[in-house]
Amino acid sequence: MPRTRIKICGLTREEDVDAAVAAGADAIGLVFYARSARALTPERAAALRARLPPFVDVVALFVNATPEEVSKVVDVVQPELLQFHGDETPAECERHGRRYLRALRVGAPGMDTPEGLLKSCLEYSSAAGWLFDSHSDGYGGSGRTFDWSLVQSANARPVVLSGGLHAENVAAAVATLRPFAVDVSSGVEQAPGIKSAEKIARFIAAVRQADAG
Ligand SMILES: O=C(O)c1ccccc1NCC(=O)[C@H](O)[C@H](O)COP(=O)(O)O
Repeated sequence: MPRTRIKICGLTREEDVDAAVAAGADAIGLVFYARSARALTPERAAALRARLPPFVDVVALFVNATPEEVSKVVDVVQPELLQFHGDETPAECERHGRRYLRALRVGAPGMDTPEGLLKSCLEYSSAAGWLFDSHSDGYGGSGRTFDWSLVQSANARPVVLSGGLHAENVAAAVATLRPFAVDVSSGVEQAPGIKSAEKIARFIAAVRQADAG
């Protein structure tokens, strides 16, 4: 059984990037053009990216950004993966010619049943993976979980489980869904955009223990 990949999202500080790498994260998520305390400028994000060793990816996350805004981040930050977390259509996700994660906000209108969720998933069959997150007014970073059983029927693409995860519930999430990856933001923070090295380490240790279980 391959180990569960781990993305630590919403980083804004050098020390938090270093803590995520030291704890064994596979990817860091950097937020752009969202109403969030975690949002960065492309130039600030490039400085954070410069600290990464090989084999730790940058996921650039957007909420309804313009094509020009996405292109600037692609040019300046050079992320390995894009993540579209707003209302972007398949064509808007595909137009940049880059691999992308499609965030699917479970509980949003039409995405509150397994059938509705699967229908939405299949519209984004070009995605490198589907990131299932909790629906919220702010689009993401809510710190809230959703009913994980809704995702069972949608494992056609690599599943990234997200939304309200933390060190105390991630083992149950891994055991329930065996996702390709897990993603966390609020659950490893001491304040919005300010991560806790101790919470990051405990989260990653809990995933590793679940993988071994
Ligand atoms: O992180 C944000 O502030 C954010 C704002 C707007 C859209 C998406 C956002 N984050 C996307 C992520 O991938 C988060 O890691 C995901 O929503 C889970 O967040 P959390 O429930 O806080 O772990």
